[in-house]
Amino acid sequence: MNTVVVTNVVKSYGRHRALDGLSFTAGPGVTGLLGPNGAGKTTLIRMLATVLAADSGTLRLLGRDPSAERLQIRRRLGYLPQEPGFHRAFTVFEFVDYVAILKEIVDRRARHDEVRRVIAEVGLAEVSGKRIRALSGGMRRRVGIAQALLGEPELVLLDEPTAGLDPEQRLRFRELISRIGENRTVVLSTHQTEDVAALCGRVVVFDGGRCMFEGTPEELRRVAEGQVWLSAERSGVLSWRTGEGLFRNIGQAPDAARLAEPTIEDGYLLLLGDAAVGVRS
Ligand SMILES: Nc1ncnc2c1ncn2[C@@H]1O[C@H](COP(=O)(O)OP(=O)(O)OP(=O)(O)O)[C@@H](O)[C@H]1O
Repeated sequence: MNTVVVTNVVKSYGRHRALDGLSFTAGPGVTGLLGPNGAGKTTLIRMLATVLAADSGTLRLLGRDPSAERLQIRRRLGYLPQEPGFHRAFTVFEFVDYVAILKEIVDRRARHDEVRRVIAEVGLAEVSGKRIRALSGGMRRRVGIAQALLGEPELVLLDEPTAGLDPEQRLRFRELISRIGENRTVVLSTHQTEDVAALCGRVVVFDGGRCMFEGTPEELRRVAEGQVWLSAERSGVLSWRTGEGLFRNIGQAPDAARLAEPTIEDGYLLLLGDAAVGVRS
C-alpha cells in the first residue's frame, strides 16, 4: 500500500503557484524529493505534515484524508521542519520531552523511556543533558530527527535533513536515515543528488511545482544515457570543465566528443534543463 498518494495538487501563494497539479506516490522505504530552490519541496512537505491544506487536488496519507482526519494522521507521523523552532535554553532531553508532551504521550514514565529511546537512536545519549544552544549544527539537526521519531511514526517527513552538514556528518545522517527507512515510509527533501544516490529507493524530481520524474535513482541516471559527452570544447548551456581539463556536456553531442557514463546528477540536470544552471529564475 502507498503511504502517500498525492493527486493533482495545486497550492498558490497569492498569484504564485507553488504546486501546479503535482502528483506522486510514496510507500515504505526512503523517497527523495529533489528539486532546485523554489521548486515547492517545503510546500509539499508541509502539506504531507498536514500543516498546509491544498487549494485543489487530493492527498491520501496513511490511507486517510487529511482534510477530514488530520489528528489521526498526525498521531502517526513524525516531521522535521526546515527550521525547527528549538527552545535553545532547553536541554536535549527537555526539548524532546516537551515535544513528546505535545504528541500526547501522557504517562510520564513511558514518555521518558520513549524520549531516551529516540535520543539514543540518533546517537545523542551522551549529550542528553546539554543545552541545545551549546550543540553543533549537526547535533541540533539530530535532535530534530529524534523528536520526529517519537511514538514510532509510520510516516517520517524530513525537510532538507542534510543541508549544511560536513561530509562526515552527512555520512552519519545517511546511515541514520536509511536505518529509519527500513521499516517505515520516509519522505525527505534535498538539493543533493548524492543524497538521493546514497539513500533513496525512489526519487521524485520536480520543478515549478510539477513532477518531472518519478522512479528509482538508477532510472534517473538512465535519463541521461547516450547524452553525456566529454570534449575539449565547451558546447551549449549544460557544459562545464571537469578536474581532468575536459568539458562535460549534457545534451547534443559536440564535435569530436566521446560518450561518457551518466550519473544521477546528469539525469537531473537534463530533466531540469536551463533551470538547473539558473538561466531561468
Ligand atoms: N508563505 C509564502 N508566501 C508566498 N510565497 C511563498 C510562501 N512559501 C513559499 N513561497 C513561494 O513558493 C515557491 C515554493 O517554495 P518552497 O519553499 O516550497 O520551495 P522549496 O523547493 O522548498 O525551496 P528551497 O529549496 O529554497 O527551500 C517559491 O517560489 C516561494 O518563493
